[in-house]
Amino acid sequence: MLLLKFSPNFFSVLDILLVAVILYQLYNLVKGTIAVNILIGLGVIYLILLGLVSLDKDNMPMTGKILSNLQSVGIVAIVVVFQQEIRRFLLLVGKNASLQRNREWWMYFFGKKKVEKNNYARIKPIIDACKSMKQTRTGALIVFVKYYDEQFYQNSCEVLEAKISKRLLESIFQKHSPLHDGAVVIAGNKIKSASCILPLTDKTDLPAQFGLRHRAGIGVTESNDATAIIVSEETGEISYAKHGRVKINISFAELEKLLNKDF
Ligand SMILES: Nc1ncnc2c1ncn2[C@@H]1O[C@H](COP(=O)(O)OP(=O)(O)OP(=O)(O)O)[C@@H](O)[C@H]1O
Repeated sequence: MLLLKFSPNFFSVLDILLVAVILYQLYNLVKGTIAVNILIGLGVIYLILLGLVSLDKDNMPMTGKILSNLQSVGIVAIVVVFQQEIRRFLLLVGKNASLQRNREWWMYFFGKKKVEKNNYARIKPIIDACKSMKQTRTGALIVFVKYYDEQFYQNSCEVLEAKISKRLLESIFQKHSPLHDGAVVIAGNKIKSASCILPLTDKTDLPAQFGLRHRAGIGVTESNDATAIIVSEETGEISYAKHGRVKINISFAELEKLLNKDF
């Protein structure tokens, strides 16, 4: 019946497309996380209550009351339970609408040549340090942020504000260094801080060998506009995390490409 009445026009198609994009992005955000189970749980409870109430509206006043109360506090509860996912979603929207991104579009449309970022000098010490730490099986976690949120990082970190150098990175992550536990955070041309405790991802579909270092590396890219290099102490493998996804065992050529793009 509903389909018969439906007469598509530009706005209805746009409406459907927007809903599809939003649902797809939400699905991407919660995919593989514990949030999926919470969502399913909420959905099941809601459907059961809805079913009971619609079966016998008059004789089940208590269930009806629970359902109406659930609806009124539902939004607040959802915001509290899914605050990490909402934060990630807003970050994603903000990032896509950011000035930098728009500037690139303007440059593209107006035919200005995009100046090729030559980051190599900046990236080289980091890649060299990773090469050396891979060889010596030194565990490391290096996080790159576009915006250094002092409150977020400084609570748990040791502030450094130091020039990026291979030897400094190696010294920080050396097993006997007092700063080796935790992550190094880099923003712009500076190593901002070391020994940072980061939020862990709650993803349930990660490889079994991933422990806290990998979980922290992925976690920080979920809740912040950040990317992370993880050097495994066990295997020496280099992994790269971005938007809560991780590429495992990447080559140094690939690492250079990724850093050149993201850093
Ligand atoms: N919340 C955290 N934030 C930043 N670093 C952390 C955090 N939790 C643990 N780490 C780091 O991870 C190290 C422990 O790594 P663990 O062996 O559990 O990780 P892993 O993912 O298995 O990596 P590896 O392959 O290097 O063993 C700690 O010594 C510490 O340096």
